[in-house]
Amino acid sequence: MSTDGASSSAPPRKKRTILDLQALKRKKVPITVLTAHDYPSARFIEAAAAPVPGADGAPASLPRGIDICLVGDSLAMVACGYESTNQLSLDEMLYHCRSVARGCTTSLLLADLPFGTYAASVEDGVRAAVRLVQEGRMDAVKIEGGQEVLPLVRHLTSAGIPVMGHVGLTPQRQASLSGYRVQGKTVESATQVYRDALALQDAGAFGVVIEAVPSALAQWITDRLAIPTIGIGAGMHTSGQVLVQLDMLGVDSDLGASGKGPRFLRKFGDVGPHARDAVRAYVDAVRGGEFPVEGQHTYPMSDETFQAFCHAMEAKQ
Ligand SMILES: Nc1nc(=O)c2c([nH]1)NC[C@@H]1CN(c3ccc(C(=O)N[C@@H](CCC(=O)O)C(=O)O)cc3)CN21
Ligand SMILES: CC(C)C(=O)C(=O)O
Ligand SMILES: [Mg+2]
Repeated sequence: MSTDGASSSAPPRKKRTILDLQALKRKKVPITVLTAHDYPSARFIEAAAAPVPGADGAPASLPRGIDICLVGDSLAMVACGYESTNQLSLDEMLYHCRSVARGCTTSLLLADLPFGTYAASVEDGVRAAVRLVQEGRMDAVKIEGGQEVLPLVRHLTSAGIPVMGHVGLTPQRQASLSGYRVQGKTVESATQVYRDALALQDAGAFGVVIEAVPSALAQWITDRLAIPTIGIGAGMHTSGQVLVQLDMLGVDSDLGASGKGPRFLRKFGDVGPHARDAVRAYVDAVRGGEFPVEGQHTYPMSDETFQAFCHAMEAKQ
């Protein structure tokens, strides 16, 4: 088995750069962002960068697959079962980052700075970001917030750590925002979202996630920013889109009893029901004596060797 994350014959694929993202925005080619939280989910992303046999796929001039692989702090909820993203520690985040980095080599690797790692001081934020790069093997970090995170964004960008902003619905502030609520619905709130995005650009951010705002606002902001905007629940006129991988696979990990999730979610797969069916089928097969099957799932031993083994055991008794 190859361990380099690609099949042994294929040449290594070129890693996506910030320059590539800027070119995509300029050409109005939507930027694709998807989360990963472990090795298999990273490998699913890496697989999307491979040419599709038999299909001509994307034009050769365009990079294939997922442009940015986000190790989002939503993994706290979807992969760890925490109540909110705010319970995730930096050490836990680092563990997930390292697993993702082993599986995904073509996409730009981006990680959320976890809640509480940058609130007390700029120094704390810089230290946390450096750990995500050095120990977590990330290329860039994402930071939720506006005005209040600008000093940190300036520090990191001048230190050579690329920063993606995150405005609109910022889940780390869900308590202050009284829940996961759409932002930018009033003149004041819309103005705030725009000012935050613009200020992040001025502070050096290479892009900004805009979450759960009316699409007209997201488009208005996208048209006025030079850097790419990545929307989630922000309509089709942002420079790109992001979803949580387990959501779009249809795993329903933290979506509650209804399993429906936020309005902006589209399920591109039905993995949850398939996985649950498979577990039940396994139970039935074991209980019903249908698994494992002799000769198919078993290792052979010659009769001669087995007889010799039995004699050896008898001799010892
Ligand atoms: N599985 C998962 N997917 C996510 O996208 C996600 C998480 N978890 N956890 C962290 C945050 C929380 N997010 C959320 C969670 C809920 C809504 C939601 O229910 N929104 C309502 C709008 C409520 C309103 O303002 O009226 C909706 O109906 O879409 C939105 C974003 C996005 N992030
Ligand atoms: C949904 C994206 C933008 C995110 O921040 C996360 O997955 O944590
Ligand atoms: Mg996040």
